[in-house]
Amino acid sequence: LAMSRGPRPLVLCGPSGSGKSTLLKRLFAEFPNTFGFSISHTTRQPREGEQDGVHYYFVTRPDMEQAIGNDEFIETAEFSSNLYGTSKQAVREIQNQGRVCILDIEQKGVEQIKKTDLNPILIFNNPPTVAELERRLRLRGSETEETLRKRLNAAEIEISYGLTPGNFHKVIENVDIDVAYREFRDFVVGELKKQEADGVRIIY
Ligand SMILES: Nc1ncnc2c1ncn2[C@@H]1O[C@H](COP(=O)(O)OP(=O)(O)OP(=O)(O)O)[C@@H](O)[C@H]1O
Repeated sequence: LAMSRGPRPLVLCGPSGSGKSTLLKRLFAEFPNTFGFSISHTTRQPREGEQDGVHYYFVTRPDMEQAIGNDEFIETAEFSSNLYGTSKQAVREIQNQGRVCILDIEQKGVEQIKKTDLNPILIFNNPPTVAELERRLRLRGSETEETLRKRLNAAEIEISYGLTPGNFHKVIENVDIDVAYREFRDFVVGELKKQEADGVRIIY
């Protein structure tokens, strides 16, 4: 039931360099209370100062594998022999606070979350061209030639998935950042208003 569930999670998907973090940074600046990130699980050891249930849920590999087997995760990934993942329960924790859980996930995660009962709002952030993505990523200075190639190759597939009708509720044409933010923000606010009209309480 929507009333007992809290606000719908918000999925923002788009190729690396399309400007997802930039849009989210602006959204958090404008609405510091309304949105939240779920806490991820990991099998890696906590670093100095990291607290369980704050920075991550720190779990053992057997426990995490069992939970994955029980279909408790939306997405998982392995980096340097540690498992990481976003659980459905972690998303529900944010909803229970009356906040909109933001999920910055890739195509595989989008396909997975669609199979759950989380009922997310799905937004695709579409860059003008792959050449422009390349320009942005080079300017950002975050990539080696190899990671740049990987990201640009993946982008072609991600864009065709993103633009396939029915896959997303909204496509943001991310050309000019100010125009893109306005479109993104207005769509999100409109969706939140609809839910509030249905009795969902959202924190501002
Ligand atoms: N509309 C835009 N026009 C020009 N540059 C942009 C635009 N949006 C973002 N940028 C710049 O492009 C770079 C990539 O943006 P950003 O880091 O937000 O992308 P991202 O989708 O979050 O990427 P990743 O998935 O790799 O984290 C940044 O340097 C950012 O300042």
